[in-house]
Amino acid sequence: MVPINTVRPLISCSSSSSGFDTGPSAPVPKVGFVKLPRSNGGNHARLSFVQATEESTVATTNGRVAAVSGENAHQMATNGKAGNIVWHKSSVDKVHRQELLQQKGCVIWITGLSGSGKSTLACALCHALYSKGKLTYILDGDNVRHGLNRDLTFKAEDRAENIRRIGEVAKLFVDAGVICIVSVISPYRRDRDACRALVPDGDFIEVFMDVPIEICEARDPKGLYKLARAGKIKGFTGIDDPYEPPLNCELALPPKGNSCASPCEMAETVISYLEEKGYLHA
Ligand SMILES: Nc1ncnc2c1ncn2[C@@H]1O[C@H](COP(=O)(O)OS(=O)(=O)O)[C@@H](OP(=O)(O)O)[C@H]1O
Ligand SMILES: Nc1ncnc2c1ncn2[C@@H]1O[C@H](COP(=O)(O)OP(=O)(O)O)[C@@H](O)[C@H]1O
Repeated sequence: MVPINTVRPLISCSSSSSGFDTGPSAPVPKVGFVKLPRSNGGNHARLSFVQATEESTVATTNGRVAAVSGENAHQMATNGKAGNIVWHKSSVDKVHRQELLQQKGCVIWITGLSGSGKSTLACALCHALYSKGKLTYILDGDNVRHGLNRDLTFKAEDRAENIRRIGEVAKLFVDAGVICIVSVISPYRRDRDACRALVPDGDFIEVFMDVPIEICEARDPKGLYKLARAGKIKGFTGIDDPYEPPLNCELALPPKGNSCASPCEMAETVISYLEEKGYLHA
């Protein structure tokens, strides 16, 4: 048993069935890392360096899935236009990363109108989880549209592509063992459901900011509702573009009377859910 932070595994990943590389001059037994019991009181995950029992799975696709099983089957099945793509498997996988982080990867998908408090909740949640030693990453609509999605408008098909890309990135974070907090309007149910389908059951936690448009419009921190009402922005969600509220979300956060719970209280509600479902432990 070796602590991962002091002995680095000499691994080169392989897409073939040849197992793992143990370094330049080593004899090349098939070796890998298995079972990661928690170290006593420490933060370091521990790896057991053993003979590999499982080899990489190979499949050619040509648009079809061939002889793949388990999680990889899911990943191969989402392969797009390119054919002959082989899933490249690493000996350090999601289970190892989760053990390292002492948490489980998941997506907290915060949906709601502009001004409903998505970004505020995302930040409060990120902060509260950070205080508990949990690793999160926020994918905020406004921010992602500055880079990855800078080519997209607010037409329905561009919103769908925006959400699809964000869903794919979130899926990578889940595989990394990270708690990925997504704060995007994501107005279409179908697009949100498609993102839900990308990750294992239970790992997509949809949080609905159930705030009436009157409250959002009264807040209007960016002045966008005012511009939309004046006809200076066309296709603004909730004004002249649709928003489809979730039908079966994990959490809905409505206002109590005329006021909303504080961002910290909302964050605690989400954290209680994560705790109850076991996401804050490996
Ligand atoms: N036409 C239109 N409709 C809605 N929102 C608009 C529009 N134009 C610009 N904005 C600003 O873009 C932010 C929403 O981006 P998203 O990527 O979350 O939108 S979407 O999920 O693709 O619908 C949104 O940010 P939030 O206010 O944080 O929701 C707005 O500031
Ligand atoms: N729980 C809350 N109670 C009161 N005001 C809030 C709350 N959450 C957010 N706000 C305020 O509402 C405005 C919009 O919040 P924001 O997080 O930017 O919404 P969104 O990301 O959905 O557009 C901001 O001015 C913010 O300070």
